[in-house]
Amino acid sequence: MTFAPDLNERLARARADLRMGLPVVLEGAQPMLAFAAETISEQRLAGVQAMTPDAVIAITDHRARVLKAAAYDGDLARIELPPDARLPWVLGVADPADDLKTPMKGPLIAQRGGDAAAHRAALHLVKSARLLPAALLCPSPSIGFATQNDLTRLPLAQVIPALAAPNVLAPVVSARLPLSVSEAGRLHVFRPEDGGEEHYAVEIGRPDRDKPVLARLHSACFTGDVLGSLKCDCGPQLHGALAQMGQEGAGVLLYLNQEGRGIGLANKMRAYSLQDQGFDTVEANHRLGFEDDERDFRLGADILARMGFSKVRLLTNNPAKIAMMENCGISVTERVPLKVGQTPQNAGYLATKMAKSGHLL
Ligand SMILES: Nc1nc2c(ncn2[C@@H]2O[C@H](COP(=O)(O)OP(=O)(O)OP(=O)(O)O)[C@@H](O)[C@H]2O)c(=O)[nH]1
Ligand SMILES: [Zn+2]
Repeated sequence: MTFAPDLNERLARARADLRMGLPVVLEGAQPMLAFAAETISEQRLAGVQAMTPDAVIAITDHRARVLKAAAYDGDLARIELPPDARLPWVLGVADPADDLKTPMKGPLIAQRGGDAAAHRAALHLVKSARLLPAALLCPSPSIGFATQNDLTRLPLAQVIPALAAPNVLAPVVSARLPLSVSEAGRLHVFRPEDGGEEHYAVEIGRPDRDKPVLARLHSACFTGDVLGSLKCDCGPQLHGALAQMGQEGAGVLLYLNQEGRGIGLANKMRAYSLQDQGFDTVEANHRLGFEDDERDFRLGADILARMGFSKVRLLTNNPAKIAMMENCGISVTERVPLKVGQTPQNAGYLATKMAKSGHLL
């Protein structure tokens, strides 16, 4: 029996380290230190520059396009860190907040050739820590550096496959929860093995497992669900779906903690700030360096299967959700449209959903 952390446990530690500004060590042919660009401190940045002239910032192809840097590696670009660069320069590469106000002093020099595997793994890691997708990397100065500095070590080749693997969920507890839409409510809590956020299922009534169940896969939206934001339709969709389940006497609503289509609340607020500069939802995500949608719907299919459901009548306007459910072995026998909560403030958001994300209305 070993008490040492396994790969998933190391990844959970790595996410916490990166959020605090600590580097992790990616162990490949050449061990590399990787920091999140968003959280590295002035002192540690100076330490990197004193140690090596070979530091780079890895950014995604989406962010590279905005900064007019060449993404020679296809999905990412490795930008050389100038020797005199200070923290605001690093943050300016990572964060689009001031792109329009202070266009970058370029040109940014992108590295070509060589191996980008550590850079790619670092980007996957910072994204999974819900940080801006930008990482500062440099070669680790010596063998034993990780141990001497008490840093989390990760086997490079296994990082991306482990992050891409389906997240194993375990049911933790379920209890009766009478709701205004139905007194026969029950809340189930599921905990992922990777140390990430828990997800919930609200079961209304006692749906027959042999028949298609009225189901909604709802992604967390703190601003819409809790605060009543007018910028999206999430709150009315959440309450509309529960109300319909209450009326029919049966249903299941999954509340997936994938805030901001999987980019986290801080990044969603960065996107909102860009939207106030005139960019739409998708453009804002790209300027930040994210894909349009970073959610993993396998979670939803897994929870449904664990609860004994294999067929759903899915409340959604998003055809991608239907395709994803079918791919994960949940049969969608009917799409139940969910058209609620239009406001003058979210008209643009809904129009972008239809034009760019294929939403039906
Ligand atoms: N990144 C980003 N996320 C947003 C924005 N507005 C809302 N969201 C998030 O988008 C998600 C909305 O998810 P859903 O309600 O499942 O919406 P959907 O994929 O459009 O599909 P249906 O509602 O089922 O039709 C939530 O996680 C919100 O936090 C935005 O402008 N940018
Ligand atoms: Zn919302």
